[in-house]
Amino acid sequence: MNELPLLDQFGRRHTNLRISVTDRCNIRCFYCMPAENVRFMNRRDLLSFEEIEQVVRLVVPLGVTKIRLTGGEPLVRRDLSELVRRLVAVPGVLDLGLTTNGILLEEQAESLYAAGLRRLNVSLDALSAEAFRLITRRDGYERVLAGIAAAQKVGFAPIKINAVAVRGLTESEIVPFAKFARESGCEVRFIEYMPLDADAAWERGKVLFASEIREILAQEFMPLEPVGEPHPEIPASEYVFADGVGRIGFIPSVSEPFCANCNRFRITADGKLRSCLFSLEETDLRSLLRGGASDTEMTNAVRACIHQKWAGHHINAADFVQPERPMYSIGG
Ligand SMILES: Nc1nc2c(ncn2[C@@H]2O[C@H](COP(=O)(O)OP(=O)(O)OP(=O)(O)O)[C@@H](O)[C@H]2O)c(=O)[nH]1
Ligand SMILES: C[S@@+](CC[C@H](N)C(=O)[O-])C[C@H]1O[C@@H](n2cnc3c(N)ncnc32)[C@H](O)[C@@H]1O
Ligand code: SF4
Ligand code: SF4
Repeated sequence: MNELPLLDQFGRRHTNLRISVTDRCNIRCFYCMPAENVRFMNRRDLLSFEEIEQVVRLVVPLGVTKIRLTGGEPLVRRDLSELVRRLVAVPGVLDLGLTTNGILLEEQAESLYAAGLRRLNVSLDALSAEAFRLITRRDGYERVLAGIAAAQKVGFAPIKINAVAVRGLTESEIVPFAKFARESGCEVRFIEYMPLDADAAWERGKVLFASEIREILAQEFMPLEPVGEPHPEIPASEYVFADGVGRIGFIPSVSEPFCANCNRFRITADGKLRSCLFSLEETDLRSLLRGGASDTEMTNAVRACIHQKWAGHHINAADFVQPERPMYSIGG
């Protein structure tokens, strides 16, 4: 790092950039996308791979070391491996990860690995084809399982499974996921449902809290023990079953927000910088990139965006306003 770090007004240092590569997706999870009539971004509005690399080369000297590719579904973006190849080659990028729904993973695991990707998070909320269809409004459960198996075979490590937990819907998945974690060697992370759905149907009553899941596991399966020291900047708290087999994580975004230690910011597929998942304002980096702004001008815009970041989300407050962009359009 050869410049001042990216600090916000509360002194939080921003080292983790999440890049959305598309808003398109091949499934329709109810907590993220509308069921139909989705209006996707115009292709010419998407940042090109060259532009994404330019953004990464701009922020690495400001202390960014960790990058995650997301979407929409990142694997529907053509030649994603090419982007991976470009980004792992940027000096200073110490950690590149990808979050995917896994539908296209079986076909792409090998080329992604060959391009230099190692860390993979696969989203899967249920362990039966019927429940998968209910949540995603599409078929594809077997393809996700095949994708996870292919990724393991190729050598990806770690592979984490992201399961959004929804009250009244996914309680019955908790114990099967515990068994899956033990048998597959993948860490399963239960994520609290956040108000980022396109239908604005989120209610607090639909959030299945991390503490409740821990309790269900302890009573119906086996108690959990914390793993290692907590890392405040990592949202997931990690546990292992009492017999030492099977890792489980919890991402309690609603009940125990981790905003005080947030080190993340995002760029949408159409090049808008967002200091928080729940931001109501964005910085139009694409216009600067395409308008021929100097590096200094762009760096100043990034710094200004981060500086004004708020202390944390307001999900639990009366003044909460859901952002206009749903999760698929922000980049999860
Ligand atoms: N509140 C909040 N939740 C987030 C944020 N980033 C990710 N999440 C939630 O955490 C879940 C897991 O995120 P992933 O994309 O798998 O990545 P990660 O856990 O940040 O990645 P690693 O720590 O590198 O494994 C997402 O599905 C979101 O629900 C964030 O900035 N704020
Ligand atoms: C938006 S998706 C993008 C990447 C990819 N399509 C996938 O599903 O992994 C990233 C993550 O956000 C999570 N997510 C989406 N909507 C959410 C919500 N309303 N609350 C909590 N997590 C959500 C998904 O479960 C997924 O793990
Ligand atoms: S969570 Fe991921 S897979 Fe599901 S609809 Fe959103 S972008 Fe697609
Ligand atoms: S909600 Fe905003 S401030 Fe809180 S952890 Fe997520 S991105 Fe950071």
